[in-house]
Amino acid sequence: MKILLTGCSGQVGYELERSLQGLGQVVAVDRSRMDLADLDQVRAVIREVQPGLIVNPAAYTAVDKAESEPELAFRINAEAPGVMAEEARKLGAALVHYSTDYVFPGGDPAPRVETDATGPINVYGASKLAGEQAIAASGVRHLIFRTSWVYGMRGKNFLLTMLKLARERDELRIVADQHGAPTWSRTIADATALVLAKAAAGGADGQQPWWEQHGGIYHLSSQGQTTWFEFTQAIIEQAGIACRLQPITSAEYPVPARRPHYSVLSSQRLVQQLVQLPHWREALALCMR
Ligand SMILES: NC(=O)C1=CN([C@@H]2O[C@H](COP(=O)(O)OP(=O)(O)OC[C@H]3O[C@@H](n4cnc5c(N)ncnc54)[C@H](OP(=O)(O)O)[C@@H]3O)[C@@H](O)[C@H]2O)C=CC1
Ligand SMILES: Cc1cn([C@H]2C[C@H](O)[C@@H](COP(=O)(O)OP(=O)(O)O[C@H]3O[C@@H](C)C(=O)[C@@H](O)[C@H]3O)O2)c(=O)[nH]c1=O
Repeated sequence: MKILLTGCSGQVGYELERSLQGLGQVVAVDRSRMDLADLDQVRAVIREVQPGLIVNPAAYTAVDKAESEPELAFRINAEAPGVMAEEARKLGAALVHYSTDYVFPGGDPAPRVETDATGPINVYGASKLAGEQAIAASGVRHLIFRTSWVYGMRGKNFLLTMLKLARERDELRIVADQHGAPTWSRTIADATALVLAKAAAGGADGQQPWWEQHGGIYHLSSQGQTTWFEFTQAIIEQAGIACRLQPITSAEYPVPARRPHYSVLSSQRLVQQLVQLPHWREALALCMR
């Protein structure tokens, strides 16, 4: 099977290029080959590659910047996945896509399940929700993995930002009133590959029964929950850096985009049906090792 992988220079895309190898011929494209802001180019590349599966971790992920570039964020996060879905359906291909805990408003402090009401409070979250909806409306066979607080040892992420700042400064002020689950990019890629291996094994003739049974939205986050403050404590402790940390409120850290106060995802549907997921502390230790 030919797999078209987008965003291969991103955190999750980089890991997916490795994790997907056993499943077929991976055609990995970055922005230079397929710019998601150019919908004609997205269409043309899919028609040229003729994949049996599209895996789309590419996204507009600059949460604060999205507030002043809503049109671009929606083109990349909503319209482009919609085009991918439409093209995949025409080819009889399946689509794997990624979304975010920021589709939830984050008021009620209970882990969110897939069927809970969404209600994004920033442009990025709204654009990602619109992407989910475009895919579902297309009728393509699909999996949408909502994940959260992604980090890894490459790319732009909270872990690397904190390691850098903690080495440069004596004290860091970190918000302690936002709750979520940090998730290693490799956990997401490996879980995706395991699920797709099950999909490939699941259908005698081309997986239709498997996708009918298992397709749709899954939450895919590390187990457990924490705050950005506590996550930073764990990071600098693992790294052996001596830096004072001061817990602050979101109001004390003014930024353009509002963030949910509570966006912990319950991944029980995925864990019960398809694949195990580590606790965030366990994954962080492995990643930093
Ligand atoms: N990062 C996080 O904390 C979270 C991410 N997610 C979701 O998970 C998925 C993967 O995220 P992650 O790997 O962390 O994101 P990254 O920001 O690390 O990577 C995003 C990728 O998308 C590419 N990209 C951005 N704009 C375009 C464009 N116009 N055309 C083509 N490619 C483009 C980037 O390319 P380039 O390098 O050229 O910019 C990069 O390769 C996304 O769907 C994201 O919304 C969900 C929850 C948390
Ligand atoms: C750098 C820094 C940030 N913060 C705060 C700001 C913010 O509230 C919180 C998180 O910071 P960031 O801006 O790095 O994280 P943010 O961009 O909000 O991360 C989100 O990205 C998107 C793509 C997602 O989908 C989400 O799941 C989530 O991972 O930490 C501090 O309190 N102190 C600091 O020194």
